[in-house]
Amino acid sequence: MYFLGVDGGGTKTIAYLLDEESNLIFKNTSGPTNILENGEEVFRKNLRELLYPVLKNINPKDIKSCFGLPAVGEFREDIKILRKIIKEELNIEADTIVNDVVIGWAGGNLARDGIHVVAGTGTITYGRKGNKDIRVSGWGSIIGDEGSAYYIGYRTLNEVSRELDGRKRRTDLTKLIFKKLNLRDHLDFIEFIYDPQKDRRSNIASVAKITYEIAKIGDKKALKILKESAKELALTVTTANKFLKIEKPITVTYSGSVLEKNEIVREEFIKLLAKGGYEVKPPKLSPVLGAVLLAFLNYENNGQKREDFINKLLKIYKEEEKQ
Ligand SMILES: Nc1ncnc2c1ncn2[C@@H]1O[C@H](COP(=O)(O)OP(=O)(O)OP(=O)(O)O)[C@@H](O)[C@H]1O
Repeated sequence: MYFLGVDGGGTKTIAYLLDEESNLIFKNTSGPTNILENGEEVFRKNLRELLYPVLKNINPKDIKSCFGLPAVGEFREDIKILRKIIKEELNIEADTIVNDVVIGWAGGNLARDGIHVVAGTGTITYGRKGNKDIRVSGWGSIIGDEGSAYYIGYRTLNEVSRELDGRKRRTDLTKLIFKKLNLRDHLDFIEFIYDPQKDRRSNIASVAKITYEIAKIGDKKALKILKESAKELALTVTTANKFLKIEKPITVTYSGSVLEKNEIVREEFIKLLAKGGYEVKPPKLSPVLGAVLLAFLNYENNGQKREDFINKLLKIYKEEEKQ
């Protein structure tokens, strides 16, 4: 038996294939697979590029798979439609199809009860206790994604716009943002925001890195935005647990640059949650290995084999972290 894990995303898609002895025998990366954002043709093409070369040599019946894909849970008949496309393009039955936050959760704490927060360009939170599960936030940049890089970038640029037209007193924030973005005046500022050549969501989210740099040198407004981002992310966790009622200590894991690379947001997030008995920990496995784990658990969910398989996955992850 082979175990296939797929981690779909808005910018790239990763696949790992393991054999029954848990040897990693294939890994590959292709373009984005958000069927809602990228469309069906792109989705089909990137799936083919990702897996066709390896799957054509394996009997489809010997594969247990888990696909963690964006947009799952966000349109009607999602699983049915995605399963049909996977079958048409790859000639395999997709055993498990879940939103990509679920494989992040599975990797986070080895598919045990707990809550996982993804905070990158966008954000979404997922938690599970036994058979009960819940998603919080992740409504997209137009009306939500509070706490994400997009939110931090938006809040920063909004503050600058208020300083520019005089609704707020000018501070160093405007000066620093102008310097970092190489802007001369308000026309350059507008051009940066509405540039038709760029993807607006990621363009605005890219400012979050600058907000972080400015906060590190002590800018109060930038610091406030980051702390509010942490508060929004913490709220998704406590909201999830109002429903799940996981007993303390409640394990919370995370992925995405806003929590991985920004210690101001991360430390505030940890501090806010510690009061409620939440233990925030880095993930034990990457999301794609979380997908492989779910593919395996769907096939074999107890006994020594499970423990051995998990230990092998932990070893693969450790080795990859070193590289
Ligand atoms: N130190 C930082 N502080 C705040 N934001 C950051 C930091 N480093 C990177 N970012 C932001 O994180 C975003 C990228 O997030 P990530 O690396 O998790 O990838 P992603 O896959 O695009 O996100 P998503 O999972 O939402 O699709 C970029 O918008 C970037 O500006």
